[in-house]
Amino acid sequence: MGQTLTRAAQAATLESLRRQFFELGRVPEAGLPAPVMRSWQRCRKNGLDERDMRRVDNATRSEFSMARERNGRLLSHASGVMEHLYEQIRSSGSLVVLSDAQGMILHAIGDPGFVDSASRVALQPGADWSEEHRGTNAVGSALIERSPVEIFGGEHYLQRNSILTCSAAPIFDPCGQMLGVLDISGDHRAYQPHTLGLARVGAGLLERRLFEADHARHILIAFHDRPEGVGGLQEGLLAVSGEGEIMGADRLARALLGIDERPCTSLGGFANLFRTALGTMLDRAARSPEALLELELRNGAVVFARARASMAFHLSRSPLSSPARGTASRAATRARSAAVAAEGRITLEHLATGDAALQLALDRAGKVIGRNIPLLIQGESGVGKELLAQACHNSGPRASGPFVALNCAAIPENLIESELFGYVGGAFTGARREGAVGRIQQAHGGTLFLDEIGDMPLSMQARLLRVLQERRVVPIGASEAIPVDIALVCATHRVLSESVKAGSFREDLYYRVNGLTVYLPPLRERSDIRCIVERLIDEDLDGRAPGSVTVSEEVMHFFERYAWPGNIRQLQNVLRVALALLDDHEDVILSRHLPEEIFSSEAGATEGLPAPVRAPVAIAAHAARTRGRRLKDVQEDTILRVLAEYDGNVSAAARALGIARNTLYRKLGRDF
Ligand SMILES: Nc1ncnc2c1ncn2[C@@H]1O[C@H](COP(=O)(O)OP(=O)(O)OP(=O)(O)O)[C@@H](O)[C@H]1O
Repeated sequence: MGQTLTRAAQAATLESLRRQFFELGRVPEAGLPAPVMRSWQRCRKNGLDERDMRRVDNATRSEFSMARERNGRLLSHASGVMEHLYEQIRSSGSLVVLSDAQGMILHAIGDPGFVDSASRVALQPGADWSEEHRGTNAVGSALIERSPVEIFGGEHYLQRNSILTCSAAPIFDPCGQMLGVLDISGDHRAYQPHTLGLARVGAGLLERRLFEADHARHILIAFHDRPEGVGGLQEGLLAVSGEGEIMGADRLARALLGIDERPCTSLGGFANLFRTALGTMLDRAARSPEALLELELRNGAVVFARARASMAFHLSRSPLSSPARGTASRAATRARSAAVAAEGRITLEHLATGDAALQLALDRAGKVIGRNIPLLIQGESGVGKELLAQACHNSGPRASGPFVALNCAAIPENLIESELFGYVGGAFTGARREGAVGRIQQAHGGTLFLDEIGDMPLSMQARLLRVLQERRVVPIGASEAIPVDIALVCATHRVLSESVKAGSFREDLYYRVNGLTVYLPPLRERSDIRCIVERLIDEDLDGRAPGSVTVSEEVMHFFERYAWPGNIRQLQNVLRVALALLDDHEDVILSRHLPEEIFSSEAGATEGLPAPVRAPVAIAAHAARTRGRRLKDVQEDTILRVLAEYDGNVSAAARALGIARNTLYRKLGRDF
């Protein structure tokens, strides 16, 4: 209020200050904020006439669309922030404006009443609000001053702009490079003292969003030198790779750590800045995700930190890069588990463990969430189809609604109908008196997951099709249809298009359930087995600290080559057995902790698998026993053993070894 009065009083004195400056050529000693004074002097030096009424041409259509294209990333993150700011000032006769680093307005949203007056002074997309063209104004001056600026009424250099009050804050990248300006402009008579603060908060939010987007695949550590600063707008953000490299530090982090933002130097490893080891910090974060952790800097000072759960440590270890090894990457895996623990629900980010084919499936699935497009997940049994369905549900707008799963292959044919559609009391012999709500209805407002949809009886398919078309369900024995709002995710290990050809699956239903198909790769084809193993161990530790149990390199090597016919479910069981067999003092899983069957040819379960994936089964299981021997001997030994396993069947042995039958004959005849 006091500020408002000061501004109102200032409006009157501004007239006399302008007279001094523009008519008498004198620089007022007091009464004008320093940035305004500096700007007036710059404008005069540039020969700008304060009474200039000439039109400044807006950018042409193609110049404007090129500028928007150049600033696409800024624009895409800014629109949400601008909407948010606009919500705060709605009906105050104001406009929220985004300009690029040269002062061209890229986007503006505002109250229709003011948009009109604003366009009269060309405060509109495509207009250039650099100081050079429009004199003192918040956008142009913030660009030059490199700090938030408020320009009120007659402080605008050009008289015609004195109807405005504008508050602008620059947007920087972490290295201090100017990206643009966020500005809130309105009629000067409706001046609000908090507007500059809002613009400043908006610019800070936008910088943070850009940083988070750049580092969505890194571990984010939020910190501050005071405990209460963590979680607030002044916290600093560090992005750390799975290998412990600092990949980025936002402006606030650089300020807190006393690092000059320009020139933007690489920050090196986590250990360069902190005495506390990254692994130690992430271990603690995994144990208590909500707790504030103390991090000791190299200079002995302490900051308070939290590993950011929402980012879920989306490690994108390219399959071409070496598989993640070492403590830091392991720490990252643990940190991701901490993230899940904090959120309590599995999301798409949590499932990303670095395999390219899996990532493709996750990315594609992520794109249709919330868009009313049915998702069909294909993959062998145990690859995680249901988990993916749950992750999609948890990652979308229906997350607070129910997730209801039904395995169509697991229920007797005559019960599927009542399970799916429900029934009214007394609808059939044996029905409960009070009736039952079917799964479709239970999923109202959420997601219905139909597992093994390919095994649904044909008669049921017709009814399901009707529900999906009409979005209504009629319970057995009922006369009224009940509207249902569900997202549909289906899964199958079958190739449904083949089932359509074979006549066991309705073509029309196929197109209904198959809005988008994603394919989950079998475990043997995944490049991220190491990461999954670490995850599964940590999930099943039963009292031991995360990261305290590891797998020997030998066992890991075997895991990476084994065919895994039961996929992740089988790996999970193998690790559970191994953990159970570990003595209290043991913390490394060795081959002797693995269940016997995994080494036997049957448990290799190679039947039906293509030859190349079967080959490693025999060889890897054998590897432990062949170390240190001559290659020729090892080869001979392996071939003979595999032949014995297949009862002398050369074709089967060749398939298991992953070599052609002729090659095996040749080896049998010549090399031995
Ligand atoms: N990425 C993962 N991380 C940890 N556990 C996983 C992962 N994916 C799958 N699992 C576990 O593996 C097991 C099998 O997963 P899920 O039931 O989702 O597979 P599915 O493909 O639906 O199997 P089925 O076709 O046999 O129904 C579950 O216990 C699940 O928790």
